[in-house]
Amino acid sequence: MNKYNQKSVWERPTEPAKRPDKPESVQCFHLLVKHSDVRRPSSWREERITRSREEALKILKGYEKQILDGEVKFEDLARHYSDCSSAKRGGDLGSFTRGQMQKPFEDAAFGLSPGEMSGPVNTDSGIHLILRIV
Ligand SMILES: O=C(N[C@H](Cc1nc2ccccc2[nH]1)C(=O)O)c1cc2ccccc2s1
Repeated sequence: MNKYNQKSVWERPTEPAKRPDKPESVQCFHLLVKHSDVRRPSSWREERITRSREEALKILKGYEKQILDGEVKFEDLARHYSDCSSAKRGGDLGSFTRGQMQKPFEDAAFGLSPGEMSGPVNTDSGIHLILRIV
């Protein structure tokens, strides 16, 4: 059993398992749904955002299901519905290192493998879905 990825093999490995690299930077897309309790309850989509936190979570879970069901591409939903100005780039935040984004977002992003999408992640900006690319 490889203790880093929990994959087990029948044959005895020829060399010890390697600890996975801790990436210096990651490249992510994200889709943000803001709510009335956030730092800046306004976005390119809506002058004054009044939805509740619960309503925001319900909306975001709807997007998550559509993406996981393969009904729609992450970037297409982000472009139309994300309350972040990165919506113009399909939610592409580019590459960032630790220390640049709000901690809950950073921890979720660096905890993803390339190609993996997070579940709902709460920050002071609202609730996010994060897709790690690199
Ligand atoms: O902080 C931003 N936008 C905020 C919303 C927001 N808050 C975030 C918190 C963590 C990660 C992304 C986030 N986006 C806004 O528009 O109110 C950013 C926009 C962009 C656009 C392009 C690249 C990076 C960024 S970071």
